[in-house]
Amino acid sequence: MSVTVRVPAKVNVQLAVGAARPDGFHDLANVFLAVGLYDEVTVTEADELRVTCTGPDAGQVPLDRTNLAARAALLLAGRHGRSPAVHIHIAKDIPVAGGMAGGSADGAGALVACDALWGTNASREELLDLCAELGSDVPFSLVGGAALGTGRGERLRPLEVGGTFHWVFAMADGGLSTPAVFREFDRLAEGVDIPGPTASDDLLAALAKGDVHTLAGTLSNDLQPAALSLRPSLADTLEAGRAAGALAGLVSGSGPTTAFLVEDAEAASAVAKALQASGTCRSVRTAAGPVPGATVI
Ligand SMILES: C[C@](O)(CO)[C@H](O)COP(=O)(O)OP(=O)(O)OC[C@H]1O[C@@H](n2ccc(N)nc2=O)[C@H](O)[C@@H]1O
Ligand SMILES: Nc1ncnc2c1ncn2[C@@H]1O[C@H](COP(=O)(O)OP(=O)(O)OP(=O)(O)O)[C@@H](O)[C@H]1O
Repeated sequence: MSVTVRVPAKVNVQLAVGAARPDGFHDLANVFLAVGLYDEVTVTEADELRVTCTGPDAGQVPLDRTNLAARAALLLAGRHGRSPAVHIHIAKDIPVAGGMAGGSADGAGALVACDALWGTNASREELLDLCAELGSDVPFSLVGGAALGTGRGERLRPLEVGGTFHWVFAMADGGLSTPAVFREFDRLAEGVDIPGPTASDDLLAALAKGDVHTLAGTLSNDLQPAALSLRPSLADTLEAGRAAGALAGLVSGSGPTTAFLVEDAEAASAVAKALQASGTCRSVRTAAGPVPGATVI
């Protein structure tokens, strides 16, 4: 028997970052939007735990027990005193190390898939707790839609969204390590008084109304200066997207993927084409959100 779960990527429409906490994490006001780029995680009973992966970036995905999907299976099995012997196959379409929570998606997907395969019947609350243990972005991959994440991003409040937002994503060569980007944020913030992170009321109202123009004016990412500092060429991609007619552009999460908000699906195709032709990125994808979180298919 097999179970397949489809899990979306995310874009951070606002990422407000506070000062480093004693545990090394940062308090966030993290406004997540799930977008229609998906990984599919399939779990099948097997003699031992193993992971396989296919897709354009598959070569960059670890297949050992550090894979977030394997960690999810081990965590759930450990909690329920059962064997984690399962074959996890990841059909990966979310860019790896791109700031779009691809690994987190696989963690949430494996958790939901193993729960269904094993009949462990974990409550939603237990699944959310296990997700938070796996990583700050993982609970959002489970719930999808749009949500405000506080704490280190794992405490979620669902947000109302009054429409569909269209995006173009420009993938860069190579990834950026999330801890390295937070470290660069700390370095740039040295001697600066960092206020507690808060979500923008204007941005939340724009999401609720489905007002793309107001949303474009309120997008923000406090990690963007750090990502640009580590990867200055991202400024060229941002400029190319704006010149191509995007309403706004920003670094997605910890980068190096850049995300461009556009008026509609037609504008998305035009901006994608111009970005691809600009030579400032490796590849380009379009996607819209919000979409549901981890779903058994
Ligand atoms: C940049 C974002 O993707 C925005 O959604 C997330 O904040 C990162 O979430 P994630 O990849 O699930 O991160 P985790 O696996 O929890 O943490 C990886 C590392 O990122 C840094 N980290 C992460 C989240 C957070 N609130 N503060 C941090 O400083 C820490 O160095 C941590 O060791
Ligand atoms: N299932 C997985 N898929 C991709 N990467 C994984 C996975 N499990 C572990 N990793 C490791 O995590 C690193 C970050 O990959 P991931 O694609 O999750 O980054 P990201 O999209 O930048 O994450 P986030 O947006 O949550 O910060 C990879 O370089 C890889 O070593």
